[in-house]
Amino acid sequence: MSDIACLSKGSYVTFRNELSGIIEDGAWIAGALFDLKPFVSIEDYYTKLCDFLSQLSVIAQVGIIRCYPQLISTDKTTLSKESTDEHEMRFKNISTSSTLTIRELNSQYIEKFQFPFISCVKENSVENILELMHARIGNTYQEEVKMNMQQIQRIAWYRLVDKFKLEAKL
Ligand SMILES: NC(=O)N[C@H]1NC(=O)NC1=O
Repeated sequence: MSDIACLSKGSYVTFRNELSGIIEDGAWIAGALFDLKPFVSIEDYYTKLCDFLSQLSVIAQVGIIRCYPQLISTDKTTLSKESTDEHEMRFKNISTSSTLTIRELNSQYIEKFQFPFISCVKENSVENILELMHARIGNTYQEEVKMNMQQIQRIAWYRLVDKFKLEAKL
């Protein structure tokens, strides 16, 4: 496994392919970040990725948010390799009643915002996720774009850590 500093010295295609899963459907994001080389560490890549994401227009951010699968979706075809692992880790022992409540809250949330509710499942228990869903559904559109983008950044951090086998510190 190459580290980020090595990837940074290699070809565009390898770089984009290796980092395309850090953000869902994120090959274009990795491709854009290639121009911000060199990356000396994962923290360096993460900081530049977060800056890049926060500078995007709201419409582009919403486009990214819509690439994420719903939590405990009945449609498994929407799950990438990364999100499949995350879902399995968090939801393998979930009760039927929590599953049904999360699915019902997902529907209400999507109806209101027209994009999925996102929470970094590596940082949130099922109980937390339920609380967050109840609370966040009352937020405004702008607040939820912001919340989802923050969660996407957290998810990206854990994906980088998993990929490059670091300890999660940030
Ligand atoms: N909807 C949503 O939060 N999806 C995700 N969360 C996470 O940690 N991985 C995902 O794919």
